[in-house]
Amino acid sequence: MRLIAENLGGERGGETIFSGIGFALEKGQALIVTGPNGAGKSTLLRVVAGLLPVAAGRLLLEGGAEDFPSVASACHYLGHQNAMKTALSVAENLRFWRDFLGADFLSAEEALETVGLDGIGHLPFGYLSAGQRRRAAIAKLLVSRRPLWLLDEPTAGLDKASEERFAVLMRKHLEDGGIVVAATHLALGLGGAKELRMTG
Ligand SMILES: Nc1ncnc2c1ncn2[C@@H]1O[C@H](COP(=O)(O)OP(=O)(O)OP(=O)(O)O)[C@@H](O)[C@H]1O
Repeated sequence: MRLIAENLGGERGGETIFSGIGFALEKGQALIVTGPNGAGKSTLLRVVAGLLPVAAGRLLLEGGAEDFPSVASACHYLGHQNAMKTALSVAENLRFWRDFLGADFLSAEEALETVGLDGIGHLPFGYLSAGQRRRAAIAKLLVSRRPLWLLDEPTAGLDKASEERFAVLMRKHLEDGGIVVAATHLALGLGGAKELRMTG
């Protein structure tokens, strides 16, 4: 599997935010997207995730057509928002995502254990601390098997131990043939990752 962006452009509210972006990622490779506030990192991830249209150029996924007819169907998108309902329990949220995304992987309980949140699956999501919410959102990556992880500031608000645990999860995903595209201001502990610097 290969994710390719050719001369990609993205817009917000009719304004060009970036243009001429190109990269090619093989399975097992990570791309770290860096750049100042407003450079367009989140916009790029949202374009790759299919949440915003491709304004110019093209985006393609080679070698996964039977399982994934589009780039969007191959990806997990972890945005700034955690995409969880505050009134539902943590486990109910994860079960919703597991049903919605398909391609079952870990159970909600196993995913919570993996991010160190075992024992709190019954709590409403809204009761969790900011870092716990982020960890529950990370658990979402584990309930459904999707090869392309698009991560927007994934470690914002995480403590050191959680950051390290997440680095292990990302490395495992890459070893298993996954691809990671992460926008971040912080080091993610992914040696050998490619870097794309956006300047706005
Ligand atoms: N809905 C919108 N309509 C118009 N402009 C927008 C919209 N959303 C974002 N923008 C603009 O798009 C530009 C890129 O924003 P984006 O969130 O992609 O930057 P970023 O590199 O992720 O920044 P940060 O490091 O602060 O997260 C900014 O100038 C922002 O004001």
